Amino acid sequence: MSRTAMRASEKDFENARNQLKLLMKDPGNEVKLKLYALYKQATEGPCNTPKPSMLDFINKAKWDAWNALGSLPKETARQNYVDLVSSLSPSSESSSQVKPAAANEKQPGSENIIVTSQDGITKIMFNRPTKKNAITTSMYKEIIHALKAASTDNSAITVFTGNGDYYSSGNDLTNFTDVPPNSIEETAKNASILLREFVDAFIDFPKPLVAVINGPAVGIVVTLLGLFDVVYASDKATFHTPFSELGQSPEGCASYTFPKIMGPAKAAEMLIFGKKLTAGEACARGLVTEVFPESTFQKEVWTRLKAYAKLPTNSLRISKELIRSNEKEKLHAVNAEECTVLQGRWLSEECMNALMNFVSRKSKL
Ligand SMILES: CCCC/C=C/CC(=O)SCCNC(=O)CCNC(=O)[C@H](O)C(C)(C)COP(=O)(O)OP(=O)(O)OC[C@H]1O[C@@H](n2cnc3c(N)ncnc32)[C@H](O)[C@@H]1OP(=O)(O)O
Repeated sequence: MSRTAMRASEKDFENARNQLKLLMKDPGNEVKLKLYALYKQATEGPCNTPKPSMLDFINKAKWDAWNALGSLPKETARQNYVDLVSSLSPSSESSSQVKPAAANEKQPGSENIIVTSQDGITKIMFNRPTKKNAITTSMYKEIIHALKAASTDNSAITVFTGNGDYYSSGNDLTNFTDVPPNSIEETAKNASILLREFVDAFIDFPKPLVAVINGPAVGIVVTLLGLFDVVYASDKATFHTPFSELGQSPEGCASYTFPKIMGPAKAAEMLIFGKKLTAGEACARGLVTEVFPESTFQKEVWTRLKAYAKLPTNSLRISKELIRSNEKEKLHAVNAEECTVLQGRWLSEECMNALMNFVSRKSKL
């Protein structure tokens, strides 16, 4: 996709550098490394300096961060740098300015979520294919940010999809396993707060929300589908919510939306017993709008979405509002309740055992 708008100028870049010096709060090492990498990429282009030795920790971390940007164009790096600095400044938090959708505009902070805008469509793509697009804590935050931006950009519809063979394997289970023993309770509390904010962003999203399910979907990315307006799936997609196996419980408002969509018995089979559905089964249950053969999936779906995105934008919004608004209050209450229950589940022995199993399988213990 080619960038059509919102290109940061040299002046914006210079301003961002100055703004950074005025930051009151240390943004932390992870962000500082991203800023370093984007700055180098924007000013010098792709990393071509020799890799520092393993023992030169700081320079090695900086080199890794820069090198990870690959062949990202200088202009995109400059824009991402400006966006990242702006997201760190307190004044940007309260900004309600309408921002035009920009092609290839990436969310600040990582390449794990790629946001692009073209042809009236803002596309939010899970981009962690080697980990089956599992969602890390920072990715949840980036998605919240991306949804907020998409809600006021000039695109007509917003689409989620995945890069690689998976749509997404759901929550990154190491969000809970890489935690020191004395901060488990705090981690569970923070995760519950984050989850609530994350799901709220979907409940409140004002434009048509479409999922393009390119492969298997697990956990939270399945439950959220009840909050999407249209779901297109490749015939190689599957839908799996193994909450009981994980000692957990449903989220994403599925405890309310799934029984409404497919009836309580079919919902129970998925949400309580973790039955994995094929795309065809999910379509028969009303969770998926339409299934396409894998060979023509991308072409057919994007052609259709581009045509839909040409429809009058305000009309699209207003129709969505009419369909969804009566439910909003209920959905927020369900979300709050699910997050509270889940917080307790994360501290349960059943959940801890399930997470240990995942970790030991990974390390082949
Ligand atoms: C803070 C908000 C919390 C919201 C809570 C949400 C609840 C959920 O979303 S529950 C669902 C959680 N997801 C899972 O249980 C899936 C776990 N993963 C798997 O079962 C398998 O990895 C798979 C069936 C998705 C794929 O199996 P396959 O054999 O094809 O590939 P792998 O070799 O297992 O995976 C490749 C690579 O990716 C890592 N990975 C995959 N999924 C996850 C994940 N969800 N969390 C963390 N890591 C994941 C996997 O460990 C492999 O990594 P390595 O190459 O480093 O071993």
